[in-house]
Formats: sequence, C-alpha cells, structure tokens
Amino acid sequence: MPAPKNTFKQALKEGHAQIGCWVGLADAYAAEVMSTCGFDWLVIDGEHAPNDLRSLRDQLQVVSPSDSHPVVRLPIGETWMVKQVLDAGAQTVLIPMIDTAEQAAEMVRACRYPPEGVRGVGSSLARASKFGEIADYLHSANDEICLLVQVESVEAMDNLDDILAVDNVDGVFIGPADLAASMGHLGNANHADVVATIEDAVTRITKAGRAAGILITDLNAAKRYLDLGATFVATGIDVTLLANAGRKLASDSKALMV
Ligand SMILES: O=C(O)C(=O)C[C@H](O)[C@@H](O)CO
Repeated sequence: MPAPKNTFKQALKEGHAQIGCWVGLADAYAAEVMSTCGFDWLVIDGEHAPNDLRSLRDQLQVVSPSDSHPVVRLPIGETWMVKQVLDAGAQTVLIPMIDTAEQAAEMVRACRYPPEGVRGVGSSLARASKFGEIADYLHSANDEICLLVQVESVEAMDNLDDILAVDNVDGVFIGPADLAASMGHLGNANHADVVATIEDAVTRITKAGRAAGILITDLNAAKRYLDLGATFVATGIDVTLLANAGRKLASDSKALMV
C-alpha cells in the first residue's frame, strides 16, 4: 500500500483552481469547524498562530478526513521542522520567507527521502505512514509531498526566475503583507506598487508552469489573480472572520439600547 494520493498536489498539477482559508485559532475544534465550510484547502498556520507540533498534529487529525486539504505552514524553512510535520502526517507544507533558489532547493531536499533528499527516516513511528501500516511509505512518499514556498520580499522577487527553476517546488505563494513591508509599504498591501509586483509575479509563476498562490481577502482582487492564472487562492482567515463577526454583533446589539 503506497502513501495516500495528494489530491491537492494533483489539482495544482492539472491547473484546477483551489480556494482556501487560513486557520489560525490554533485549536483542533475550531479547525474541525472550518473543515466543514467547503474550502478546498486550509492553512494550519505554524508561523503566525500559537501552534506547536502537537497542536499542528491535532488539527491534521481533524482536517484530514474532510474534503479540505490541510496545508501546514512552518514558522520558517528549517529541515528538522519539515521532517517533524511530514512525519506528523502533513502532505503539503508551506514554507515562508524563501528568498533564494538555494533556500528553495534546501526545502525540496528536506521534503524528500534519500537519495533525492535528506528527510530523516522514522516512518515506523510516524502518523504519516499510519505507524508503519503503509508498508511502502518510504518508497512512495516523495511523490505525494507538495512543497509550496512563499516569496514575500524584494529579494525573492529579484530571484523569482531562479526559484522557479528549482525542480520539485510545486507551488509559489505570494505573501502580500510581508512583500508590502519589504517594499517599504508596511501595512499597505494594496499600494499600487505592491499590487503591480504581485500581478507580475503571478504572471511569471504561471508562465513558468508552476502553481501560483496568494492570500487575499478582497474577492475582487482574488478574482483578478485567478484570472491571471493563480490556482491556490485563500480568501479568508478564521481569526478575522470570528473577530469581525463578534465586533459587528456586539455593536449592532448595543445599538438596540440606544
Ligand atoms: O505575507 C503575507 O501576507 C502572508 O504570508 C500571509 C500572512 O502571513 C497571514 O498571516 C495574513 O496576514
């Protein structure tokens, strides 16, 4: 029995657009709620949400059985972190702050067992292999891992063509907030220069035959990027959805007393 088919990776290969959402409440119960919403993918955020390996695992356990594909974002691109989350059962990883082709190549190696890579062998202990039940996991896992790298700096944009030339990078995600900060527009991802850079990057990624992704909560902008060829587009954040809905209800409710 081989490693489970990564249907998200397959969808990106076939150019089928996937709509996703950020999951930052760092709680399995909340992640399970989000997995019932109908998103094609959910980012279990280990970078900006208060997650650790156990909470990432817990959320993988509740999201994996759903129709929403779990994508685990690491805090940073460290080989040992990739090893741990892949063993915990993540099949798709999102690596932030990738600025060079060398960094991207290092993450490719981290995702793959030897001889193609350096992923440590511990499948007999790993949830990924169903604790050894998947007898052929070691020889089938590489092809079912989906590596998404984030380009979100001026340096990354300068190096984008080199990053796109790295084999076995399955998708390139643009981080608008960090890109804006890197461009000198901290907090203003809607700045015309930032938007122009994003549109250029989506076009270049798509022309290179790679999957382009982004997180953008403005649905008009999301449509624009989908039209430019982006195929993994997240349009919301659970934390923001909850906070904004709560604030509006509190305000509307208090208005009843005026
Ligand atoms: O830079 C970005 O934008 C992203 O990478 C997404 C953010 O990290 C996400 O937390 C929303 O702000």
